[in-house]
Amino acid sequence: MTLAIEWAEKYRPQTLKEIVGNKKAVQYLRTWAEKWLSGIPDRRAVVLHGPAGVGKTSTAHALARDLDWEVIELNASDQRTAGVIERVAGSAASMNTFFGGKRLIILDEADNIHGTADRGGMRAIAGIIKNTLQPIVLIANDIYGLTPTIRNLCLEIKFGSVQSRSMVPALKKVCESEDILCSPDAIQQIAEGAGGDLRSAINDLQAAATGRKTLEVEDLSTSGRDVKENIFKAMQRIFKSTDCKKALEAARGLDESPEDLVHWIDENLPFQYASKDGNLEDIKTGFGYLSKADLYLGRVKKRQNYRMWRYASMLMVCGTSVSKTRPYPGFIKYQPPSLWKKMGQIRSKRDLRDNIASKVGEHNFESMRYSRNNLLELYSRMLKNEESAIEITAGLGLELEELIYLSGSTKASKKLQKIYERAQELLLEGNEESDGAEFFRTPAPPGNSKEDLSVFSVNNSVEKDGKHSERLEVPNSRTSQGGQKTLNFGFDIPPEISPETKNSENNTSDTIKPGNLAPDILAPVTLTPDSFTSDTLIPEQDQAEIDDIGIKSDSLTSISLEHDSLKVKNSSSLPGPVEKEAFSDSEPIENSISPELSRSVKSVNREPAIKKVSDNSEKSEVKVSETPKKVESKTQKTLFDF
Ligand SMILES: Nc1ncnc2c1ncn2[C@@H]1O[C@H](COP(=O)(O)OP(=O)(O)OP(=O)(O)O)[C@@H](O)[C@H]1O
Repeated sequence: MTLAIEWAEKYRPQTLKEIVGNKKAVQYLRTWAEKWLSGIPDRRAVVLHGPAGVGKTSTAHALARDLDWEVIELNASDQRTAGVIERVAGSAASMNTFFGGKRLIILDEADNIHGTADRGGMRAIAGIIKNTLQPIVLIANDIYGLTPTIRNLCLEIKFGSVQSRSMVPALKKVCESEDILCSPDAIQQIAEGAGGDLRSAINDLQAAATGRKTLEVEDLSTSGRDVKENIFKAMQRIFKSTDCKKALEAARGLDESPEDLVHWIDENLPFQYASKDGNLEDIKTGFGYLSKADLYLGRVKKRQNYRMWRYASMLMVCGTSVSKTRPYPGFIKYQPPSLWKKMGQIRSKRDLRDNIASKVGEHNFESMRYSRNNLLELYSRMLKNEESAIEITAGLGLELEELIYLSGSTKASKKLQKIYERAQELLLEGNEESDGAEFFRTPAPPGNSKEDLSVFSVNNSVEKDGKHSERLEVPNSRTSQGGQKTLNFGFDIPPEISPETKNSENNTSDTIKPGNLAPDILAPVTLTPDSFTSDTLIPEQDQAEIDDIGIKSDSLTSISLEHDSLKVKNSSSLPGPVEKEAFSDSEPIENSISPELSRSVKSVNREPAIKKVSDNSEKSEVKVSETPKKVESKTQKTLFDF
């Protein structure tokens, strides 16, 4: 295994020219980098995002080599708390190099800085990007793993899977360098089997070629990796065929867990089985099986008993396959689960909300949680007054999208844009006044936090131009003792907490008040167990679990009773043991088939989710809009393991 890593490292591209595929993405990156040679570009950082093993990290390093830049890299193995990021990347970003050249700061696996401990990490990155004097490249598999603020600050460059025809010459080169005679078919097979991941292809080649001087297709059958099924092909097999065995094989070859697959089937079943005469029977039957599969999935999660996956898989795959009473010809464009997109959006909103809460919390010496539960609404109300809104936006350093969110608006109205622009001007003035001193984030000495609140002046009713106004004045708030920046919104800050606030303090709910906050999309679903009648497929040890679920044990074989094309008749064709460890990292996700599942029968938004500005051949693009995205972390090992 050590050896397998070596070839991928040994043949890591050294220059941008050597990068295979993703030519457009590489070009965008180069253009951005060249802007640094003549000043500071609008976007001081880029984020390279896309699947694993397609050359994102290699491209960043090759760029630095091509331009003769120094490299400072922080990768996932480094501890990446706010302090470390500020110390390492922050100082590298704020200083010029000795000989005046540039220094490329690479933050690998930037989407993996998450959790409470690292929440400050994301903020630190955003702060560094805003002020950096050096180019920064973030690398991420999941662009949604970054906070909206960071995404706004970065130029997004998407890397797509490397096409197999582009991989072939690269693999041939490796063979030549290693003096291995590899047949074209074998190379082709390796390239196709890698699923767009060039690193995997090189690893596969090395695994197959170890101890050989020649390599043929036959040599790959034992040493090569399992050829991964494409989800779209698998969906076709599941929906179009009536042969359960084939459908199961297709599902097995997928790099998707049953938990993901059930969402794919759920999303597409109503479209695939839609009939012109309005007959919904097949759809109903299909969803019946999905709901039973979902019970097993729920049990897996609850008990961590991954053996149950095999039953869930059989129910969802075979059940869907046999629930059609007639063929459904014609092309259907299978869509990724819309639930993932919704969850992605909700997560972005939560991140946005938490970012704002952190900023508010910082100014009030309160925790993010406290400020989220108790202060956001107050700030949201204060935004109603235009003058205070400007002060708040500047004082907290709110981004436009944060201002929109906090004001409860859904879009950037002219008024909000004006507020934001004036806040930026205020900030600039503040920076000039303080002679370059940092306007925000000046740490207050411990102990004086609460006292500082007393500098808020009470000026609730100011007569301005004969007009009553709630304009607030901030006399010397920025230079208050200890460097703490305070906001003066013209409100009295009573020394004691108001009864309202007290109440809300007790409120443990995470719900926040300002307007359009994230809806709760996952509601529990109650499923009624059906009757099943045989237990031929179920090993004894699973019997208790199944009984416990409330489904009679023969649920699985009921499929075969309904349709004679089900060829899985005995336990030998059942999945083998599943490696539980492979799933231990998975992010908690609601297992139950949500109300969306049944609702999706009625309607699903079929709008194309991605606007591409891109080279189709290599799927690279500069990202402009949202992509449906599942929320699960990339660390989830998603085996459809049998
Ligand atoms: N486009 C490519 N061109 C040339 N080599 C590549 C390419 N993609 C991957 N490789 C090979 O795979 C190895 C790993 O690539 P790299 O680390 O750049 O991928 P990555 O996209 O950053 O993956 P991850 O997201 O897992 O970090 C490289 O050392 C190189 O040998």
